[in-house]
Amino acid sequence: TQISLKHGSHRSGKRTDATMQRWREYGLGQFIHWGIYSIPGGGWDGKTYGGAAEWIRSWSGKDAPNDWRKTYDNLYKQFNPVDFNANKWAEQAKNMGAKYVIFTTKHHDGFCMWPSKYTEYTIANTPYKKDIVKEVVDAYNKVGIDVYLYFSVMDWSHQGWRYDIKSPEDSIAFESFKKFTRNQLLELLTSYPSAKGLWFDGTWDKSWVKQAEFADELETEMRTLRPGLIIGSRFRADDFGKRHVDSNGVMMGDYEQGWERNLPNSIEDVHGHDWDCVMTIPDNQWGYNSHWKGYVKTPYNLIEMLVKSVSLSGNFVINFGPDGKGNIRQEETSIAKEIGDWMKTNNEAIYGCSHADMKKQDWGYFTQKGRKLYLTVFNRPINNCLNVEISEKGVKPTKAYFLANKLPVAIQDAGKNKQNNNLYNIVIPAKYISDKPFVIVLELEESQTNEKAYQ
Ligand SMILES: C[C@@H]1N[C@@H](c2cn(-c3ccccc3)nn2)[C@H](O)[C@@H]1O
Repeated sequence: TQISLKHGSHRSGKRTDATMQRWREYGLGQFIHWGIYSIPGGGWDGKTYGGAAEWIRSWSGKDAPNDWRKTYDNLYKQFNPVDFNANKWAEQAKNMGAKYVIFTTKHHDGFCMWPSKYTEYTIANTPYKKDIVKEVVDAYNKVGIDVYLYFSVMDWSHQGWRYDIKSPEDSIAFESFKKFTRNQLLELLTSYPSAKGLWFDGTWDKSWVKQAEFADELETEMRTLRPGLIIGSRFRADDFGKRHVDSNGVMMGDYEQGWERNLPNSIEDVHGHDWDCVMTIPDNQWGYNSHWKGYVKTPYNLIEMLVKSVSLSGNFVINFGPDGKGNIRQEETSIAKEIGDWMKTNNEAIYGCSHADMKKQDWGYFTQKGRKLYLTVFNRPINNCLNVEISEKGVKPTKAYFLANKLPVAIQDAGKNKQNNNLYNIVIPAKYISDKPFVIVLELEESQTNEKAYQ
């Protein structure tokens, strides 16, 4: 039975408008975490902070430098990224094949990368002075990449921020915080009208979770101000504090935002929702960290996650963390280049593609667009046969070829299995050598024969 909700989800099922369809077809995105946390880059005075670099303001205890909080809160006075060139970033993202970018306008520390009228803690009061959000929006739009604005509701710099509302004082303080938050969001939408959506973060604390009505009305106000605006499942909680999906299990917002540094494993995990996965290159660093500890993902780790995401009807967003001077680090630059080279050859298997109702095979992933199946091979079988099992009656493959050079590939009929599904081997020529994942296109036709005739 349905629970009656005033502030639950206001729509079930996928959005069907053209703006959301464009979002659905992106495939690959870029996240950029850039702020004054990029200046310390994960350490200070020769000491290193153990957490995520963009959380370094919360560094405390004996490991933290003396007066760390005061030092951090004054860092903006030295923020002068002389090497910053938004056009260079946009060019690199274009070459990587990103179709959208999510940019941190304000992270949890509350520092605003745009000259907000509602606080002094902004880029306007740094030696740099200029509106970085505008520079990024203009540069990325100029190369045809859509811009989404990351905004952290949690704001450690604001006097009115509370983790929970436990007293009348908390309520009064939080009311001022809510007004401030609404003002900043309307300011962002008004100042950067080409932004296609907002990527909310910092919305898990009880204080915000208790604001079901306020957040619901604010979301409606933003959508009215900017028709088509895309807002994910993280922005608000329902009447009973449920987040991402409401108390009736219906997703809040336009797409699932829960896939942070994590991927669904099957189409069932996706629950028919639009979704994107946001992924760090090192284990768990979003802002610039001068020394990445632990494993750093290779371009092909990331390409496999990208293809897996699209094979499960999602988008994959790779995070970049420029340093305090505005440089994108060498490791990220070479990853962007390698991914871009792969995308130049294989992006037809990504853009506008989605899940194919095919049995998952060990050799890699299916993506589909219309009657074309794209088989991206990560694990080439020793026998060079890509198993394909088609359960959809009356459908058969008629053509197979390498996406890269259109050279034909043989299709062997491998009979039927016990489930009466049709089996095929797509045979990779033994002489074909590739040290990189490759794509085979399989064209499907409704077969003339009527399957029923054989039953
Ligand atoms: C998109 C990413 N979300 C931010 C984050 C993640 N978390 C977090 C907090 C507690 C548990 C797990 C994750 N807190 N903030 C990260 O700082 C980055 O901005």
